[in-house]
Amino acid sequence: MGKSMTEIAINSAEQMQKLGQALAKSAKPHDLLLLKGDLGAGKTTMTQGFGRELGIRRPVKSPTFTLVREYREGKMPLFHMDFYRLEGDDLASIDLNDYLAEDGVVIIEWPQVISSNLPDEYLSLILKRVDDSWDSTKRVVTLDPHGSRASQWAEDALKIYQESE
Ligand SMILES: Nc1ncnc2c1ncn2[C@@H]1O[C@H](COP(=O)(O)OP(=O)(O)OP(=O)(O)O)[C@@H](O)[C@H]1O
Repeated sequence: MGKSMTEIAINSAEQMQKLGQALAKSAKPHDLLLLKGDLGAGKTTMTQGFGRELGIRRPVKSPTFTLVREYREGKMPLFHMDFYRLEGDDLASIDLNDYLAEDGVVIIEWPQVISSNLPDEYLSLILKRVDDSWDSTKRVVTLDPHGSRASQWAEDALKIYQESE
């Protein structure tokens, strides 16, 4: 684990949403959040908390079949992407930089396919189940910031999350 990485224990879906809320509270325009983790780890659940905090009333759904869902009705735009089914051709059709240039936040689930095309600043989150039983609600989230803005974002979000507990 790198020096700037932080691990946080999450015990329920509600706590995962709270972490999403804390990340939204401390987010700034042009921030990029990458969510890594197996199926059912809680990536969409976290994004739902994030969207709710921005004031987005529509339920945030997984954009697996659309690649990008845009929510422009909140405090700032949210661009929610899911690259799970991404093929090479689709990748060319999405210009991440266009989205990052907008005054909003970009959240990407399954970002591994674009790992060689990432900007300098982004916050990566790794969500893991920590119990073998299929119905366990325990997760560990590792915050792995890249760049000084992302480090500040992670620090602010953790503080807000801890105060909310
Ligand atoms: N601690 C937890 N954090 C997040 N989700 C949890 C937790 N405990 C239970 N769950 C449940 O696990 C499921 C997680 O599904 P979710 O769609 O958020 O995962 P995902 O990582 O986005 O998966 P996928 O890659 O398939 O979209 C939800 O039904 C949620 O209620």
